[in-house]
Amino acid sequence: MARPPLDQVRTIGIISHIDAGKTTVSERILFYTGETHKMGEVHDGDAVMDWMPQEQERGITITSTATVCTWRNHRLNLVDTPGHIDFTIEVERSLRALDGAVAIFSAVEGVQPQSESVWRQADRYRVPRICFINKMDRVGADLRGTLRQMEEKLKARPVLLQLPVGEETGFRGVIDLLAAELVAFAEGDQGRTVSRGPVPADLLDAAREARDAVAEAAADFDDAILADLLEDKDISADRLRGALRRGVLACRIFPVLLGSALRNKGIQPLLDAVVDFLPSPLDVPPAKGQRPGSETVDELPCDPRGPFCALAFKVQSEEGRKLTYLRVYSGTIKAGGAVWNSSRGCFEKLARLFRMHAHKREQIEEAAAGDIVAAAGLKEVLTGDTLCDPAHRIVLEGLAVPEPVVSLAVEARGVDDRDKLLPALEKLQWEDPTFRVHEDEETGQTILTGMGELHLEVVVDRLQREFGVGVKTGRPQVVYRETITRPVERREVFRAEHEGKVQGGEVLLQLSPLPRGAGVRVSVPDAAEPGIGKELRDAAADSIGRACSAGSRTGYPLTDLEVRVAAVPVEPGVTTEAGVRAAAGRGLMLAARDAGLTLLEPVMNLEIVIPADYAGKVLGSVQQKRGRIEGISSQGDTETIRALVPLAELFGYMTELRSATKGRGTYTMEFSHHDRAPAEVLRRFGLEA
Ligand SMILES: Nc1nc2c(ncn2[C@@H]2O[C@H](COP(=O)(O)OP(=O)(O)OP(=O)(O)O)[C@@H](O)[C@H]2O)c(=O)[nH]1
Repeated sequence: MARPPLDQVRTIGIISHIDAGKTTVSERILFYTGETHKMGEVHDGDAVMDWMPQEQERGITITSTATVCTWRNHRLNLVDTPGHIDFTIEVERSLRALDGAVAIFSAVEGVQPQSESVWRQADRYRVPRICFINKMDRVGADLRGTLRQMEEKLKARPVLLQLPVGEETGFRGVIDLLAAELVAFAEGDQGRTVSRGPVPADLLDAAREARDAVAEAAADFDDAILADLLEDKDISADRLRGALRRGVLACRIFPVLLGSALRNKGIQPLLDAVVDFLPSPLDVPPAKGQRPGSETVDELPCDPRGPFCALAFKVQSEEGRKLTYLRVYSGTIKAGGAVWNSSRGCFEKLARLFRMHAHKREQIEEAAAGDIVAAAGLKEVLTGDTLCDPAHRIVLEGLAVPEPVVSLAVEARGVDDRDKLLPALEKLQWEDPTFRVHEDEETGQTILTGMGELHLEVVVDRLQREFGVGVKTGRPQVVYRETITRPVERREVFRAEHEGKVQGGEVLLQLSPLPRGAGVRVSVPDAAEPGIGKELRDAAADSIGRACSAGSRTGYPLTDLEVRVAAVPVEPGVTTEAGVRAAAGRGLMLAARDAGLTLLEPVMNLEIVIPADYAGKVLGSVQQKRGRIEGISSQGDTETIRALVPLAELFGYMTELRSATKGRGTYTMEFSHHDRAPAEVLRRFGLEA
């Protein structure tokens, strides 16, 4: 397929709560656009987008896969994103690469906790969205309730573009309010045939009223429409679409479409809406980046003739090599071309370029601004890196990577496994910046850290399946943080004799506590010591940064403190960079111990949805877990409990909740903040309680 003009490109993702139907919708999109010839069903475990074996078994989407398809002469780059909070970085990096999104809600469950948090992420990146209310065929489908929840929970303004025809299992089609037509989907040919006809007489009034509401929303973005409305004039569908599109691009309104992906209803109008309302690469603000070593922020308009610049939004390991998904923001690059990796500071080669289909790839000769492509041949690249023209070096704004909160010790099963373990873990880290590996200095164990139990479970599963590495695992543990509770000052002198010569360094450190969530701030004032070079200052700051990551006493990283290097006295002939490093690192460790060292534990935002009968029991158990109830709301016979609960109390909670509610309760959790760890944890680490 020749490259379409940029205004005919849509790069979109599908976001939703787990099980709302994202995979089923994606499958139908690929089918109706002619990308696949067989419809996959999630419940058969053969969906095309969910290609990883464990995804097929679990029936959930773990990694995002980019695929391309065509609708009404527009190229749709479709990026599948996961719905589980443990894979939030996948959502984050996908949103970073996207121009627009389709948010799917289940008409039965409405706006679920996960949809809320993904919605907020999309708000943060200002991603224009249209909404698809799926599962309209299910008993209990509640369109009005879902719309109300969008307003209340998401603080969004939905604009309903369709009315349902038939209810629940009788759901047959929709009224297209803009065109004022009935849209029906054939039962016989997997919904391929869509027919349009007049609105049935019994729905005429409702359709007219609903169309007026659409026109009123459009009028907010078009004064001429407003004037015509006041004069009661008819407004064409095209004019309404144009005005609504402006509202969508400004993230002020969210058109809502209806359907049942499983029953093959509503997908083609959804594709029309993607083309009609979601932005092309020309409609979104230019990418922003910084020139290395300068504070200036450059803007890169989407222009194939501009300097080359792309974001590596996903690095995937494939048979031991890297396959890198790129969003090209500016310029054009040919396969075989060299680029500058400005995040790593090295040249890289884009040996081969591919346009990715769900499970086949098409080799292409070049990639240009607005494209989503995959590249082979990059060696140093990691997720989130910027690749650019060496003559126009720039670093794009990075991804917000959350700190890991759970750790798991792993040990190779056999001798063979031992040799393969670390290389396999390294490859898994290319893909996932929220997954980290380190060695416990005391026990020599390999420790994995990540965003939740399921996150690490999937990593261990992949180690075994994809890399053939058998491992034994310990129990998941909370990743604590060290922090200080009072200010302290410490002078640290380091001396060592090397080949008969005394060398060393000296620093004066001032530590003070910072508020929760502030992180570590290291300052080395210029005036610390007149005449000390940049090298010594950088050495001190770098060494303090490392010492904070290593922790002072428990091995957990230090956080929420300010470290001021008040002086770096220089003794000519003695002071060396290595000496200053040693003094700063050791000084920091010892100073923190004198500063009322304590531990913080991660506290999670927990949202539990249960049948009302079980509310008392579940509330009681949350309180026993040192949980703080933040709110309870009920809808029908379902209760939603929101609480703040320390992560340490939540291991295995899935099993507990299921057995307490006869399998009917569900929950999601997300990191909220760090708080003081309880006395018994402090005592366990030999700290003052
Ligand atoms: N009745 C009905 N069931 C549906 C519909 N769409 C999807 N389902 C079913 O709902 C379940 C979840 O669908 P998925 O497509 O896997 O949902 P998902 O959002 O991709 O889930 P994750 O990949 O786990 O995030 C599957 O069993 C589907 O068959 C629908 O329109 N109606």
